[in-house]
Amino acid sequence: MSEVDKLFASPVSKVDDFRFDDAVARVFPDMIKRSVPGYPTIIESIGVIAGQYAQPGTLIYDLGCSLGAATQSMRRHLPQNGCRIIAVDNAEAMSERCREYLSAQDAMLEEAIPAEVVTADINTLTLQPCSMVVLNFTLQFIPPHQRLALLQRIRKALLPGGVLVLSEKLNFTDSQTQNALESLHYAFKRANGYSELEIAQKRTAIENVMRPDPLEVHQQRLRDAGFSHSHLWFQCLNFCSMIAHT
Ligand SMILES: C[S@@+](CC[C@H](N)C(=O)[O-])C[C@H]1O[C@@H](n2cnc3c(N)ncnc32)[C@H](O)[C@@H]1O
Ligand SMILES: O=C(O)C(=O)C[C@]1(C(=O)O)C=C[C@@H](O)C=C1
Repeated sequence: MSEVDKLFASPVSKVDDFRFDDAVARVFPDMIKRSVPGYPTIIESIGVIAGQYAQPGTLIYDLGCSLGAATQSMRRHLPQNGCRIIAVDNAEAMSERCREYLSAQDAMLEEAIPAEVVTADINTLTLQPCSMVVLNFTLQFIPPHQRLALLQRIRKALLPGGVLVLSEKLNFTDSQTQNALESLHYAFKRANGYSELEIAQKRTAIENVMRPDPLEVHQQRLRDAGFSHSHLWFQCLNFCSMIAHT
């Protein structure tokens, strides 16, 4: 169903800001796998984490679900235990395709837990009580001044024992670390077949819309939002994933 990402392969006089539109939705599985080191491991592990932390009979949110890769992983790993997933994305190009992917999965899994796709802005959506929330490379696209309020609303919706899985690209305050990991990330993209032009144009496209934070900023913000404890469970180059506990 997914095409090869050639979106930045031809030179353009002015690179537009990155948007989750139809062109991106069409190539997204290929794009994210070739751009985010460790993405397949993170996706598979989110299913394992759900197996450990999703409480029977409760709701799970996948916020900024794109095509629902994390939702699909949780459905592969969770038994029929009364859990239900709500996958949310405000980009219609994504949420529409996500519904198609999940219907295809319905046909393949005999006893998949129910999953519903909602087209909505996660900054304004009312969150119901839930035992697990996934923000897999979504918070970095939320304007920085709205991030704490979103995490506070997630924290309030989580039941006792609930967890947030937060995956993000990282910035580093130490310039040596920043330069070393950024340059390895570009080497990762090159190894996955992206040209220097594609890497440069994508970099320009995302610089105004995707603003990564340092790990310490995430950890402090999670504390400020009321999470009692958070820890890294995965890092590959400048990409990581954390679990935050209620
Ligand atoms: C990098 S993608 C997430 C990848 C996806 N979670 C996965 O695991 O494959 C970021 C997604 O967040 C969505 N997004 C960004 N801001 C949003 C908002 N305010 N409300 C809902 N979705 C949002 C985008 O439309 C995009 O699909
Ligand atoms: O940092 C980059 O260069 C990326 O391409 C990363 C990233 C992401 O982390 O979401 C950016 C946009 C696309 O959604 C896929 C990957």
